[in-house]
Amino acid sequence: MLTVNNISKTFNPGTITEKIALTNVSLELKAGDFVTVIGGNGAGKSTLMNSIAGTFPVDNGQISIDNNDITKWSEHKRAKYIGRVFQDPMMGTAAGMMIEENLAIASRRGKTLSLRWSAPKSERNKFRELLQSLNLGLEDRLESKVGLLSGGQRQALTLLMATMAQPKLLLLDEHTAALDPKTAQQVLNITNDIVNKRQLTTLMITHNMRDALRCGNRLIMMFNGQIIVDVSGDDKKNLTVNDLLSMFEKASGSEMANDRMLLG
Ligand SMILES: Nc1ncnc2c1ncn2[C@@H]1O[C@H](COP(=O)(O)OP(=O)(O)OP(=O)(O)O)[C@@H](O)[C@H]1O
Repeated sequence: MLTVNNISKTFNPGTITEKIALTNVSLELKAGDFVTVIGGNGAGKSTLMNSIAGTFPVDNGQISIDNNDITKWSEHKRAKYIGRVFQDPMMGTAAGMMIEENLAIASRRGKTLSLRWSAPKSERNKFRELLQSLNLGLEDRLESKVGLLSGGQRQALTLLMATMAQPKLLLLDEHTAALDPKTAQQVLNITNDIVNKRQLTTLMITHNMRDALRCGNRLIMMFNGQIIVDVSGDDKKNLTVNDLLSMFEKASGSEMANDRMLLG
């Protein structure tokens, strides 16, 4: 499904701020894989995700989705295949627009709505049904402005919007990190529900090791711009946080020094 073949990325090459962020990273995802990504600060997690989404070009290597080489595609073109949710609940939705307008835009994949747009009844019913599945009471607030929603409600809505048109790949970049612990768990449960029900191929960065263990069928750990651990299936199911810590120490030759991860 997704093939990342030997990609590297160095920021500001040849300057004093040069930073090697990814070194020859390869990764193959099968359709329906739900992969959690963990690693310390600056390990290269977001750079890997940004490279796949096309936020910037990679220095070498190829990226393909369903055997289409997308390495040279713009971010905009890749968005047809990729749904994405960021850490910031303010991104991904339009605050000044109503819930139903946001959903209508998502269901049309970015095409603009006419000024006098209003949702046909059938579409409204579909939106109501979708919102009901979140279990946050949003189905009765179709005409509320999104800016009035809580961070958790907004992330759940963003998730719904990012997955509405059945993307080939879903990228979640610490999408629960800015939420309080209870809301974060609620949004994570919704994530699990949507991904599992719809069999979405998903990459999810998290700093919370327990969440990384609880979600998905596969886990990768990054360090110094490389993937140092890759576990799946029963091997992943049986892992504990302590196992992860010792795997990190063994593979990286250093101790885990990321408070956010340890405390998560
Ligand atoms: N746009 C950029 N310009 C310059 N350096 C960058 C840029 N983006 C990332 N980096 C650097 O590349 C390295 C990898 O960063 P990246 O954001 O991928 O790490 P991460 O694993 O997501 O870390 P964190 O958990 O702290 O978000 C870091 O040293 C970072 O400072």
